[in-house]
Amino acid sequence: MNMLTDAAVEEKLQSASKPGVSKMVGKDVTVHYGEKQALFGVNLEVPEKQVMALIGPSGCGKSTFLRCLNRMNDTIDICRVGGSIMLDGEDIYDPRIDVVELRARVGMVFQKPNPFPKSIYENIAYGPRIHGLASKKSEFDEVVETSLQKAGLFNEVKDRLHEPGTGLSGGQQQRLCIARAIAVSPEVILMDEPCSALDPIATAKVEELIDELRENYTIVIVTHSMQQAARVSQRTAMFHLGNLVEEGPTDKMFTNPDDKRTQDYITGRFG
Ligand SMILES: Nc1ncnc2c1ncn2[C@@H]1O[C@H](COP(=O)(O)OP(=O)(O)OP(=O)(O)O)[C@@H](O)[C@H]1O
Repeated sequence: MNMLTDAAVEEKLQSASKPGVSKMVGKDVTVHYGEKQALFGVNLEVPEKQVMALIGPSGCGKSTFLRCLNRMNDTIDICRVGGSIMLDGEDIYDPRIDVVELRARVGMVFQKPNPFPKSIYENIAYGPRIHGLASKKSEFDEVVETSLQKAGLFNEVKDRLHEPGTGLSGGQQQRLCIARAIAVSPEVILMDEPCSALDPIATAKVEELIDELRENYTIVIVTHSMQQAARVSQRTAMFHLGNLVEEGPTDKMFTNPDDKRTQDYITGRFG
């Protein structure tokens, strides 16, 4: 029997569609790769402890924007970023910012699972070690176990922690990469098409995990799958040709978007 009253249902719907507190704010973000401009003055707020999906046709700048959020674009020589991006009100492009520390606060999971060629245990312990978050064996054991548990992987790997991470299935490797990101206690997790190399069952597990993680983390996910965006996100941002077309509650974006380009994209008319 459904125990929710009409008022409770209304409250749930309202809270799901509220932007909430902004964890990250991009203002007038521009990106150039050499002479080529990839983003044109993007203004976008990432709500805290929700999942935001970035959608749009290939080459529209989704990954570029995602990589701005933890300065991953710094690793590309020809890339120049303009405008500002704030994390809890602090400009992450301020020269005084320690980029290694920033990338611990804003972790990233890539399209292709990329575990280190080390044991499952070492894949998780590595980050806490370089960030000085654990020193005794018991502390490492604990962070390895809790991170794997949060990533829904512990039971599957608890008897083989000292075997190579690369020996796991693709879906398990991706959850290992999520556990590795979680191990350094990030506040934000960026995911660039995290399921594109996974089969439907592994995809369903990662999507379930994303839904659980939003209780504690802010998540931004780039996806080409409209179904995935609709399943996992509360807010969706639509990009086209380097511009942010619109942003809003996922339900609204998929049923009644304001912009025709969003309508055309979600109905498969282009992209
Ligand atoms: N390292 C790079 N060097 C030069 N140009 C780049 C680089 N990365 C991206 N671009 C260009 O910037 C634009 C935006 O690319 P981006 O990868 O952000 O798009 P996307 O929406 O994530 O695409 P896709 O869905 O295909 O992954 C594209 O025109 C792309 O060719």
